[in-house]
Amino acid sequence: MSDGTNGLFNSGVSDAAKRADLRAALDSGDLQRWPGAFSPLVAKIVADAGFEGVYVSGAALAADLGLPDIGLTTLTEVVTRGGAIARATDLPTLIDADTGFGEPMSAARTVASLEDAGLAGCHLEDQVNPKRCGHLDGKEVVPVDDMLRRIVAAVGARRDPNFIVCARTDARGVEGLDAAIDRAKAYVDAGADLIFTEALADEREFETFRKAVDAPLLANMTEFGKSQLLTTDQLRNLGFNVVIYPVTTLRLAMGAVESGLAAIAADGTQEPLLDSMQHRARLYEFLRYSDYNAFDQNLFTYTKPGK
Ligand SMILES: C[C@](O)(C(=O)O)[C@H](CC(=O)O)C(=O)O
Ligand SMILES: [Mg+2]
Repeated sequence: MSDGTNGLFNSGVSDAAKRADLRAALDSGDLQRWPGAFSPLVAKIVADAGFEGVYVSGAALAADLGLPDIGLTTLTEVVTRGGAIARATDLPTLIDADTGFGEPMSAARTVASLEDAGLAGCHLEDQVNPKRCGHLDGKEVVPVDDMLRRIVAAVGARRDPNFIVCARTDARGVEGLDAAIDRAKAYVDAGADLIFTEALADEREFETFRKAVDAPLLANMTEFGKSQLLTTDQLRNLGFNVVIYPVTTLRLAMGAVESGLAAIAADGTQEPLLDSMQHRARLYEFLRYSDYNAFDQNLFTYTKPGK
């Protein structure tokens, strides 16, 4: 955590610098690990734990509002929450923009809005509207040309060339692996900076995809889905550029909330749970409470120069 008042209210690193960092990281060939942050506070914990970036999951954002991940959230909700999460750390943040919130022109507006909100990039998927979680059956994809228009519109709308437009293909579960690879190649030709390989089955499929597509690739290590959970070592060896753990922090936290509340309801006290809770002191460290106090103190004791 940084000292002083720099970055106290928002990140001390400019949006442009974060995006330049992200572009360089994708070019580096090193695996970038981006856990999903369902709140600005979680993003601060992600940064403190030493990860390279933050991911904002559409599924987690919807779940946090008490909604399923079926395209109900609005651009305004996603931009507002995504911006608050992006501002909470010095790391680049990539956000899930689903199908772009409408036709290609809306996808363009989505990119412009996310860029203004301080995001370093977003992903757009080739599903039809209304979309589904990529790990459920029954999803559908749009024709390739429709997705190409989405990508071209998105790429054309960014003003910072380092804003990452990531194209996600959901075709593996609908049309098969070869079709997903063909789509990925076409999306790269249309200007996508990064390809999100959704719902590949196992290590062999990740390897086949890697060998076929000459562009940075993202692996989605979401739990209880269709993909084998690969380790960071496996993904590094395969040559993947990014791994996301999109809903992991939400699942961890909600598991603890559910069992903790059940214990309090049964036992009438939270005393045995104290050791598993984030301590008040640790929370205040993440929030930089003492830096706010110092700032306040300095303001209070401020006197006009020369007095
Ligand atoms: C990555 C994803 O798009 C998300 O919204 O986080 C989801 C994750 C999930 O539902 O587990 C997806 O893979 O569709
Ligand atoms: Mg999603």
